[in-house]
Amino acid sequence: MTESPAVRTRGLHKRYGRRTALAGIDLDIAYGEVVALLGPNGAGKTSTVEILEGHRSRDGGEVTVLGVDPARVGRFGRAARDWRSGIGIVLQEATDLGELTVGETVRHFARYYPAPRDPAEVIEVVGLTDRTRTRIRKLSGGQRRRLDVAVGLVGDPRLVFLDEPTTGFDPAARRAFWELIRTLAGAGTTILLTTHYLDEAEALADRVVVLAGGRVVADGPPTALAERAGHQVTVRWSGGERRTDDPATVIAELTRRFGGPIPGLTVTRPSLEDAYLDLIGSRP
Ligand SMILES: Nc1ncnc2c1ncn2[C@@H]1O[C@H](COP(=O)(O)OP(=O)(O)OP(=O)(O)O)[C@@H](O)[C@H]1O
Repeated sequence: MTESPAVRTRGLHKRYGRRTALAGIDLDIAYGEVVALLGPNGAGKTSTVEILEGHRSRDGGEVTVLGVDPARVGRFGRAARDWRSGIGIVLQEATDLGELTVGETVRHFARYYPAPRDPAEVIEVVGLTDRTRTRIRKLSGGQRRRLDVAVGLVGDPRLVFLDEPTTGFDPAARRAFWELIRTLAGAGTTILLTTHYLDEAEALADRVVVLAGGRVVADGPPTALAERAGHQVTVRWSGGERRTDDPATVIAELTRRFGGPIPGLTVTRPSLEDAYLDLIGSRP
């Protein structure tokens, strides 16, 4: 028998008063997949993720997460505890027990889980071993986010939700964080991340799901989505640019025009960002 997916929704609906926030979301996430949920402000990302986490009710449709309907699992009792222990939630700036140290914090959260990972090992995975005895209020923003991830991982979840994990990071911290996510993915953890950064989705995700206006407007590997922007490449040089299906001819023409090397020449394929802007632009 094949295992059901880690996440499955069919026709997921959510309304706030008269406003429809989710107008029928179908989403599958297989075990081991890393999926990025993208979309402009108000597209429905947070609503979707919070329904999957069991933190928000829905108005229609089917949902299973780790084989269980989050709306039926309840808050207390063994079934709820078992289900929750399979899920790691990494919220923005969630972990703020300022006077505790990194080690104390991770050990504190470990006690909530039936079969936690070794806190010291989790601290090592997120690269905070040399900060184990540091108080949280003395950590940098990037180190705090790593601690948030450690808290999300200490229960040894099969599925991790990451909400805009690198917002506010400097470029080096982002790269380091991406490496951490790749390590988790490499170990088989299923990950759903929301992000506003296209390069982040491209760097980390096996699949990108784009929401706009409460619907899925695209779902596929980043490269496949980028190709939807068309096959034209952009040839740029100092003083101009042209989109073309035939860059060789354009470059030959420019070489003749400049009588030699073309200043500032670049040739770029359509990016995920081009496709994304196309998708959300055409469906405001
Ligand atoms: N608690 C709420 N009460 C009323 N309306 C809400 C509530 N939460 C969300 N909405 C509305 O539902 C729609 C979807 O919001 P949601 O927060 O899910 O979008 P999002 O994609 O996460 O946006 P962002 O990128 O800004 O975080 C928006 O129109 C929003 O205004």
